[in-house]
Amino acid sequence: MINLLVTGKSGRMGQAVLQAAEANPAVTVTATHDAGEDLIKALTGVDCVIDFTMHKFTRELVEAALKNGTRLVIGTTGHTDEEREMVKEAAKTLPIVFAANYSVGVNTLFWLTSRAAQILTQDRFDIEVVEMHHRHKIDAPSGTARRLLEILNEETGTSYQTDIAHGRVGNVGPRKPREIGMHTLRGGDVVGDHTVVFAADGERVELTHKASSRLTFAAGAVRAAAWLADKPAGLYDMQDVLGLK
Ligand SMILES: NC(=O)C1=CN([C@@H]2O[C@H](COP(=O)(O)OP(=O)(O)OC[C@H]3O[C@@H](n4cnc5c(N)ncnc54)[C@H](OP(=O)(O)O)[C@@H]3O)[C@@H](O)[C@H]2O)C=CC1
Ligand SMILES: O=C(O)C1=N[C@H](C(=O)O)C[C@H](O)C1
Repeated sequence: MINLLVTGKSGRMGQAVLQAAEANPAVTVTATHDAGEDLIKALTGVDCVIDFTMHKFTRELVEAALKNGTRLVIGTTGHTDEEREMVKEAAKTLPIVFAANYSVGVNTLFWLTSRAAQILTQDRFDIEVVEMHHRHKIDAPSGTARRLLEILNEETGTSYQTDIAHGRVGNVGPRKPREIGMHTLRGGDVVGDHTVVFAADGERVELTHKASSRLTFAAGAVRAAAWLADKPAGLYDMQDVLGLK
């Protein structure tokens, strides 16, 4: 049995993780944490943390986990490059799953996007990414959209820093052949929609995933915690957990 600490207990995802953990006999939630509570105390006797909180909290969490030797499943998004680097460094010592999206469907979308880009960019298809989330989401583009862009960058030899056109506005001129458009929509209670558009003269391919319940992410994160139990130190993602690599 894996003893879990669920951080961000009162949050939308924290609540969903508590529900998903109850349904998985491999784990038991022995501790929870909310902003302002004693993290070191909460980590006592814990094998693994499932974290869906806020990017600024990740440093404190990683430092405490390093002291305790606690495994981490991190679902939080919106990290700075420095914060991402810090997680990578900690994974030299700790087993960590760090994924922008824990759903099986989105991880299949990652795989499909990679394959589609390999085939379609040979025929000069233009690529655009669109995401939509609920009105409360604070980071943009979503972590999932960012991961889609990174996959597209890898497959097309483009750069996240210089080749992404975020929400065009004004007299931007014709589309540059190498650019990838990124468009963020926010509204209502949308759980999470992502579309990758490949457009050429005379035809268009659209790959879309729509999440309708946070339980899909939460169940994936609990599955990742169980998978991580016998893994050595390293940085893993949900595609490792699902064997999609
Ligand atoms: N990887 C994935 O599959 C998914 C990732 N996410 C990501 O998970 C994160 C949380 O999303 P969601 O649950 O909707 O957000 P919520 O705002 O509903 O919940 C965030 C939780 O984190 C807590 N929190 C905020 N700041 C801190 C802090 N400094 N220290 C400790 N705890 C803190 C909040 O506590 P309080 O309320 O007291 O401030 C709250 O309990 C986001 O980054 C989101 O993008 C979401 C869905 C899926
Ligand atoms: O904040 C959310 O809600 C979500 N965040 C993740 C992201 O940023 O990609 C995953 C999911 O789409 C929901």
